[in-house]
Amino acid sequence: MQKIGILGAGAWGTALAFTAREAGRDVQIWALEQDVADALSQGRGNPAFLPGIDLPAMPASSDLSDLAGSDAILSVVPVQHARRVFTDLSPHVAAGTPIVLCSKGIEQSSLSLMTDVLHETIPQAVPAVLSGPSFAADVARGLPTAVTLACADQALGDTLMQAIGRPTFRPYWSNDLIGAEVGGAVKNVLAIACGVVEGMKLGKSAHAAIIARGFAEMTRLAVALGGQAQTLSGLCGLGDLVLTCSSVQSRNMSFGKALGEGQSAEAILAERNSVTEGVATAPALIALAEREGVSMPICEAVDDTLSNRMSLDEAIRDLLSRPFTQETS
Ligand SMILES: NC(=O)c1ccc[n+]([C@@H]2O[C@H](COP(=O)([O-])OP(=O)(O)OC[C@H]3O[C@@H](n4cnc5c(N)ncnc54)[C@H](O)[C@@H]3O)[C@@H](O)[C@H]2O)c1
Ligand SMILES: O=P(O)(O)OC[C@H](O)CO
Repeated sequence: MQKIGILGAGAWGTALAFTAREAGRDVQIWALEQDVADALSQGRGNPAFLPGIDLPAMPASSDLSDLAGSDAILSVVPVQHARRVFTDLSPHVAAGTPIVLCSKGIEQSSLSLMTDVLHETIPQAVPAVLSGPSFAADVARGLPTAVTLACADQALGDTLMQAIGRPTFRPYWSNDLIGAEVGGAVKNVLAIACGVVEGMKLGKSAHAAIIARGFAEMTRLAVALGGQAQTLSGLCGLGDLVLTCSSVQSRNMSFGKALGEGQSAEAILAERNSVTEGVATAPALIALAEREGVSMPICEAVDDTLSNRMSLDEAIRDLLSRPFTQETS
């Protein structure tokens, strides 16, 4: 497995391209924006989405057909745009090509996870999921990182791990794609809640409570959808929840913090060219949880406030008024 296609050249696609290149692979990047492709291929890094990080020149274009012949493709397109890009990419994907889904979220229009979107648009691909605690800037600087790499077939998992892993980028194989996807999608919504706690100065105890009770919400949903609870205890669940809820380096956490400090969602998003996946995923997550009969009160509080059904104060009051119950329920 030598030629790795990278679908999407935001911060994460760029960092993954860099680490795959450092692992000895030939990378080919697809960028939506021609100026991003030009900068990457001319060795000027990615000033639009990953500013301040020097990178070697990497082949990049805005032509999806340049990904034809890839031995595997890492998909790093924001979730709400993935269906359209996959549809356009499909004619260039050979049967049996692994597509590793590296985006984190749930599609609003269908309540689908990315594996379902992939199956509907590029059915000839073999799905895999890469998820876990990993800030793009850390990976692009070569700092140590570990992630979950989920796919059904362990031999393919081994091949993918050998292809993109290196001492400072350490994939761990799992056969649980659903668990890996749910962990990545839900942690973004919970990070918004943790940001609100920080912005409103509700204290570190409340912060820890959100992480632990949020972890219970994430696990319940994953199990309801057919995932394994054990997967959520790993890098793609608890690991990513801890990272994303710990640092305003996270777009989701910093978004929540700004909300808690009194800014409007619209104003915060208007200042960003980067994606804050938890905002679009929150309503899809709650609709999915309702469909599955899964209780997710913290995520629901985030959705209620983002949808302007409740103020932050009302959502917090509701959470604190819930009946006392046993911890494992
Ligand atoms: N940045 C990270 O640290 C990180 C780490 C792990 C996972 N992720 C996940 O990777 C995914 C991509 O995030 P990112 O941080 O690389 O993006 P980013 O915020 O750096 O950049 C935004 C991306 O959105 C793309 N985009 C905007 N409009 C589009 C459209 N209409 N069609 C297709 N693409 C469009 C841009 O081309 C750009 O690549 C997200 O799901 C995110 O959760 C990010
Ligand atoms: O900046 P965020 O909130 O999108 O988080 C980035 C990664 O998902 C952290 O693992």
